[in-house]
Amino acid sequence: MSNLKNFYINGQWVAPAVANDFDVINPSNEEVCATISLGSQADTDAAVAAARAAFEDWAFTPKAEKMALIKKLLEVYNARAEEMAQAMSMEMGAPQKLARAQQVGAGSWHLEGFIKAFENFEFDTPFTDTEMTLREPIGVCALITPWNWPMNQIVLKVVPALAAGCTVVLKPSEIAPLSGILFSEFMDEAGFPAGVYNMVNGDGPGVGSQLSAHPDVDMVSFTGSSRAGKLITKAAADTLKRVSLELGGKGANIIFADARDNAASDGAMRCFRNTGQSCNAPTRMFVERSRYDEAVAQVKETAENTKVAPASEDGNHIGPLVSEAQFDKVQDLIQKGIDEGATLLAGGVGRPDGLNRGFFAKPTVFTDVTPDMTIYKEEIFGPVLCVMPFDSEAEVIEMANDTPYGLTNYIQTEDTEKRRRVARRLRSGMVETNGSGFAQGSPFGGYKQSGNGREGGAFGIEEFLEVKAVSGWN
Ligand SMILES: NC(=O)c1ccc[n+]([C@@H]2O[C@H](COP(=O)([O-])OP(=O)(O)OC[C@H]3O[C@@H](n4cnc5c(N)ncnc54)[C@H](O)[C@@H]3O)[C@@H](O)[C@H]2O)c1
Repeated sequence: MSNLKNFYINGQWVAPAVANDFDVINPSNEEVCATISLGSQADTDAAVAAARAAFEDWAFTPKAEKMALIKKLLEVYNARAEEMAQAMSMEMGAPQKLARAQQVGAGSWHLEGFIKAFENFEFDTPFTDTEMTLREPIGVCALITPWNWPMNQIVLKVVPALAAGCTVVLKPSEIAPLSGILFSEFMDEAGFPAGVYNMVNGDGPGVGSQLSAHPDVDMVSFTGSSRAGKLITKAAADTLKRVSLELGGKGANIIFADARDNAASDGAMRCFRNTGQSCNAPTRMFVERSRYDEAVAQVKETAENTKVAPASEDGNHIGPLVSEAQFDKVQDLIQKGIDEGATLLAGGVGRPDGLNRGFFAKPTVFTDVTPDMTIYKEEIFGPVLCVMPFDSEAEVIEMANDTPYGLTNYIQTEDTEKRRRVARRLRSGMVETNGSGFAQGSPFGGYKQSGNGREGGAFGIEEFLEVKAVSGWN
C-alpha cells in the first residue's frame, strides 16, 4: 500500500491540500502502524466536484458496462484478499482467521449478492398500459463508514450506489482507514472511470461534517453510532439531502424453555464475536426461568473458555478492542455494571492475565441485571453479555422491545408457531431464529434509533434511487 497519505480523487492519487498527519494505532500492541492524512474542506470539495462531473456520464452508462466493472472489482478483491485481511487485522484487531473468513469474506459475499441483484434489477417498470415508472440514480453520494466491519460496510455502500448509477465519495473511519485505502487501489485497478469513485480520509468533525452539509451532495449513507447519525442528520437538514442511517443496537436473544441444548453458549459466543464490536450482537440474553440456571452455567463456561490474544495469531480467539477510547468506554461500563449492583459472573475490569499491552478486555457476563442499569440500556460495543430470566412470552416481548434500538433480535425455540408469533411482535429490522443465518441479499437495517436504511442485494440498490413517474409513455 503506497498511498497512505493520499486521497483518491478523479481517478488519481492526490496529496491533501493541507498536510494533517494522523497516526493509525495497532490495537494489539498500541504501536503506530501507519500514518495517514486527514482531509480538509478543499479536499472534500475536490472529491465532490469530481463525483458531480462524472455523474451524468455514469448515470447513463449501460448496465452491461457497469456490471463488467463490478465483476472486475470482485476479481481484484478476491485476488488481493490476503492483503485486505492483513490490513484489517492490523488496523482494527480482527484475528487472522476472523479477518480472512469473515471480515474479508463479508465483502466478497455482498459483492456477489449485488452482482446477482443487479443482474435481475428492473429499473423501468410499466405502471399501467400508458404509464412508466423509472428508477434513477439520486446523484452524488457521500458514504461514511465505521471501523468494526470495514469491508462489509464499504462494499455495502459503494457497490449498490455505483450499480444504481450514482457517483460517490467514500470517507472510511479514521480509526481503521487502511482497508479503505486498499479498497481504493482495488477500484483503481478495476478501472472505474475517473470521478465515479472518490475517497477522502478524515474525521467526523472534519470531512464527515463537510460531506454531510455539502450543497452538492445529494445523499449521505452512514453507518456508525447513533450519536454521529443524529449529528449527520442535523448537518444534512439545511440542504434536505437524503440521509440513510445504519446505527447501533442492543439485541435481545430470547431463549425459550424448548430451545436447543447449546442455545445459551451459542448466544454468548455470538455476543463475543469480533470482540463484541458488532451492531447486531445479541447482548441481552433472556432465558425462560426453567432453563435459566443451566444457561447461566453455559455462558460462564463459554466466557471463561473464550481465549483473548493478539490479532496476528491464528486461532479461534478474540482480539483486542479497536482503540484506547473504546477500551476505556468498555472498562467504564463494566465498572458501572458492578457499581449499579449487577452480579459479575465472569470477566470484569482490567486486561486478561498475561496481556499487559494492547486494548484487550475480558469476556464478561453479568446476571441480576435490571432495566434501570446502564449496562442494560447502553450499547457497550465490547465482549459484555447481560443474562436475565423471564416467565412469560408477553413479558419477554416487552423486555426485548424496551430499548430505543431495533436492529437485530434473536429467538430460540423449536415451536414454529411461537417463533413466528414472537418474530412479528419484535420491533427490529431483523429477527434471527435458531441460529439460522440470513441469505445473500437479505435486507440489513434497523427500526427506531438503529436507523432507517436497508443494505444488501436489491434492497441496497433501491436505497440509492429516485422514482420517476412518466405518463403517456406508450
Ligand atoms: N447498523 C449497522 O449497520 C452498523 C454496522 C456497524 C456498526 N454500527 C455502529 O457503529 C458504531 C461504531 O462505529 P464507530 O465508533 O466508528 O462510530 P462513529 O459514529 O464514531 O463513526 C463512524 C463514522 O462516522 C464518522 N463520524 C463521526 N462523527 C461524525 C460526524 N459528526 N459527522 C460525520 N461523520 C462522523 C467517523 O469518522 C466514522 O467514519 C456502533 O454504534 C455500531 O453499533 C452500525
